[in-house]
Amino acid sequence: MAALYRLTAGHRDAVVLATVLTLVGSALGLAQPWLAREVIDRGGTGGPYWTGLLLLAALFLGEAVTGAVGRFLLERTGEGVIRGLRHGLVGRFLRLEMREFHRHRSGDLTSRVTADTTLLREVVSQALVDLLTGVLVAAGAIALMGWIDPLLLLLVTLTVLLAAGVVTSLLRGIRAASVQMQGAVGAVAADLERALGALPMVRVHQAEEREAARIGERIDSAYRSGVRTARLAAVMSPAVELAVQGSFLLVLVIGGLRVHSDGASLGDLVAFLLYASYLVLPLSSVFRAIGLIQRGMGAHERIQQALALPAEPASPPARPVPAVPAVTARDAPVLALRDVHFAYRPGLPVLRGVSFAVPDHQQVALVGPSGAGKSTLFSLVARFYEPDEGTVLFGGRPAAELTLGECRSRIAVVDQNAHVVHGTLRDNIAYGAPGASDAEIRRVVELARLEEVVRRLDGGLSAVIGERGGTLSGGERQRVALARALLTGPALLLLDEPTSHLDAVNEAALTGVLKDLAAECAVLVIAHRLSTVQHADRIVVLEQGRVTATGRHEDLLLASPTYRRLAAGQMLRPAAPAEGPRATEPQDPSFD
Ligand SMILES: Nc1ncnc2c1ncn2[C@@H]1O[C@H](COP(=O)(O)OP(=O)(O)OP(=O)(O)O)[C@@H](O)[C@H]1O
Repeated sequence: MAALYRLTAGHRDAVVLATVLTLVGSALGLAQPWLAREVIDRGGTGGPYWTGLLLLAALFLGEAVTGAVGRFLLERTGEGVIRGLRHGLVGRFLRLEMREFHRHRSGDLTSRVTADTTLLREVVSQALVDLLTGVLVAAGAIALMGWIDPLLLLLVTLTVLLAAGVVTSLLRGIRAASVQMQGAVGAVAADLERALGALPMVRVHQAEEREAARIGERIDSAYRSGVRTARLAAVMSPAVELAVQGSFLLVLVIGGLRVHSDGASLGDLVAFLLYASYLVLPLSSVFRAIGLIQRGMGAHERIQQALALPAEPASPPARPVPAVPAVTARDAPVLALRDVHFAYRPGLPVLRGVSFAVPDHQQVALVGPSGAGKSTLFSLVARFYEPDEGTVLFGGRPAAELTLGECRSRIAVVDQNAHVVHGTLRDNIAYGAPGASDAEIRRVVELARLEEVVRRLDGGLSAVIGERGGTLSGGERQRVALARALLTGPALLLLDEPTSHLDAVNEAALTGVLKDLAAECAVLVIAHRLSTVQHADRIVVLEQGRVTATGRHEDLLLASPTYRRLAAGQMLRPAAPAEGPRATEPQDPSFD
């Protein structure tokens, strides 16, 4: 109940107004049997009853109108509460700390915004209405019944208490089953996303059956929890109905006997019976609402858990910043790392004291064996994570002194995934700068050697690119991501070169782009191609989280055995021959 109350924060005016309207409506409803009794008793004694009848009609109409408005207000409140929760969840998920993001499955998070809030909406808009109106009407009916006949009321109360006992004993089970069901629904969403996200892999490995069985298990688990909830709810409903019908019968029999033997008023009995019937609906709706609330609380728990997940602060708490030698802004490199240490998990260091700098408008290539920590370095520069020790400096200023926004507006990232979202080519390019002019877009299209792609696509820049960029080749997607990065005018571009072989056209395009980039910004590139390292102003060799050598290609060939090994072909590969795409290595974008 307290949770339900907290949920309505910000909507209390509407709730109060709706409650008042419901109260008025209920009062109008409760007055009807009273008036009916008057009409019957007057009619019985031959008195005038037409005014009473007209009043009865007016009460009926009044109840209908106030009831409708009150219900609408409560339903709107329900929608408003859910809208607030959804905004909160979406805002939280998009700002989740990276560690937290990797810990959760996105399908499960999605289901909290969709399935869980939908269930909770029913609770707020339906259960809240039912509970409020039910309690008020039932309380009024009970009070009036007590006034008419306390003995009969006692009998009714006893049977209702019995039903209440049964209901309470079932509530905990219903809640637990509901938490389980919502969890299973979340798992269905997560597993389905896993399978659809890698559909080409699933198909090639003929794993459709296996994936379907895996998701099927989750569906069955949701089914079992749903059936368990239904079973408990099924026990609950007849218990309530029996109690209500039983009390009705008791009133009818005992009241009827008393009309016969003690000469009690027939009007009293009719009014009492009407009140008893007024008790039936609200009481069963109160019990139903309580059951629904228990189910909704399962969803509520999952939503609250999600809302409490740690998110990135807009400006991280100030950490003690190690003294940094003063550098004038003009001399300061775009990016510098000073003795950076980092571990994803305590005790398993990934970076162990990395230091190097990327001067303005220079290209620095990062090379090293797989697992050396190159991508991790990118994540630290993008401030997805904060270093455990050491400092990242942007333009000579420690990152900890800057907000995340300030740091990120200086950089652009093109990673291996080269994310492309569903939408037009223009939307994809202008993703980081939605207000960019046509001229600016044309400039980066040229820079990223995308003119040919724009010409080829039906509709040019307005062509719709399928989900995950399905209609573009891997190399083309990489260049779309490059154009997007360049459009934001970064001081530093972080580029993770494709590890897979590009066809000759894409390979040449990438080399060309890299040459032109020097005029645009500084570049830190995770290099996988010999041509990139040959043209780099400086190469940093990273091994097991440490920088083991830095210099130019020719120097490192002499000075660094690791680099020699990398350059000898184990890690760095020569450019594709210029004569055309390789026949033996078809480029299927869906396999990247
Ligand atoms: N999110 C993560 N959580 C825990 N460990 C991680 C995470 N990401 C990477 N690692 C680990 O950190 C180490 C460095 O990984 P990283 O991806 O930075 O290497 P890399 O040099 O980029 O490798 P590659 O060239 O193969 O991409 C690896 O041992 C990896 O298993």
